[in-house]
Amino acid sequence: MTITPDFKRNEATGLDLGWINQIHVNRAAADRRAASLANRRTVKKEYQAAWLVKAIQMIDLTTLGGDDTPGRVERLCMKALRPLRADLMAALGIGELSTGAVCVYHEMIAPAVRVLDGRLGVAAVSTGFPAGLTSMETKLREIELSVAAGASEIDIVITRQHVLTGNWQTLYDEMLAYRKACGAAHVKAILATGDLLTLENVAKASWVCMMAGADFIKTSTGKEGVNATIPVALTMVRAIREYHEQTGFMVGFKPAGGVSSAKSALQYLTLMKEELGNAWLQPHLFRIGASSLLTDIERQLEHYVTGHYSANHRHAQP
Ligand SMILES: O=C[C@H](O)COP(=O)(O)O
Repeated sequence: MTITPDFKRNEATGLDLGWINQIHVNRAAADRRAASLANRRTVKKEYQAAWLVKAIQMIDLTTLGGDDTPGRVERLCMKALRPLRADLMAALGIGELSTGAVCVYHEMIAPAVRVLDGRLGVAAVSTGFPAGLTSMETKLREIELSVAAGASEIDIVITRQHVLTGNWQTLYDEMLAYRKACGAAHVKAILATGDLLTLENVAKASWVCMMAGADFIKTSTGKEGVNATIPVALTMVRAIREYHEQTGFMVGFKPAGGVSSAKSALQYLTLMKEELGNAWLQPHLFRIGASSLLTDIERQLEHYVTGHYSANHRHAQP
């Protein structure tokens, strides 16, 4: 990932159990705030195209299927490098554009690295994704192998039982070990929030992962019953804001799973801007993990440029 020169990567700041134990989330207030975002026009029409182009730059263009092939991943990478058709780029006056990164399974790192050739980062899901229930030894080795294969970002999954049983020390130790195994590669901690039962657990897991050095906290694998939602995102970005106020470190946020419409992408952008400010509207601090979002954004931009919609099949799917 491209990092601004003065960007200081998050470091482990130590587990503060006193802080974790006093965390409380007002569910009703979070729901009200989420509804206010959903019910209003997020961006005025004239800025929408610019915001949609910005959203493209934040996408971790993802394929995580058991039927992935090198050919599909190569097409995905070509799309990540040229996410918009040339005529739309010209009409919008855009010179260069790419997504934030691509996101694949370990076995697909090599074809992705081959196509991207250093022009864009490869994120690999890891640590027994999506359930995270392989041995710790296996999980650490998986990270090392993915980094060696050329992944510059590692999306780990936390062990949900540590949250569900309130075992914060073990979650902290696990995250710390993952961060260490990643070395220079940046680590995104997938909380799998749909498995965590309460927003309080989401907030506590966010804090523990940040205290253990996570570069990003990410909502979901895309494989849980419930994936990214606005109340969960609000809870996580507020934890990021407070962590920044306390430590000075800027941790990134990645909603993932089920974010497939331009409208929902705009809601996440608005949430980031309003809760964290413009500094977070950059690919090194905000990503959207999505497999089909780009298709809808391209459709909306075509409508903006031409005044009409084309069928989905006209927009290349990776
Ligand atoms: O991390 C990314 C997700 O797995 C993508 O989920 P999606 O296929 O619902 O967009």
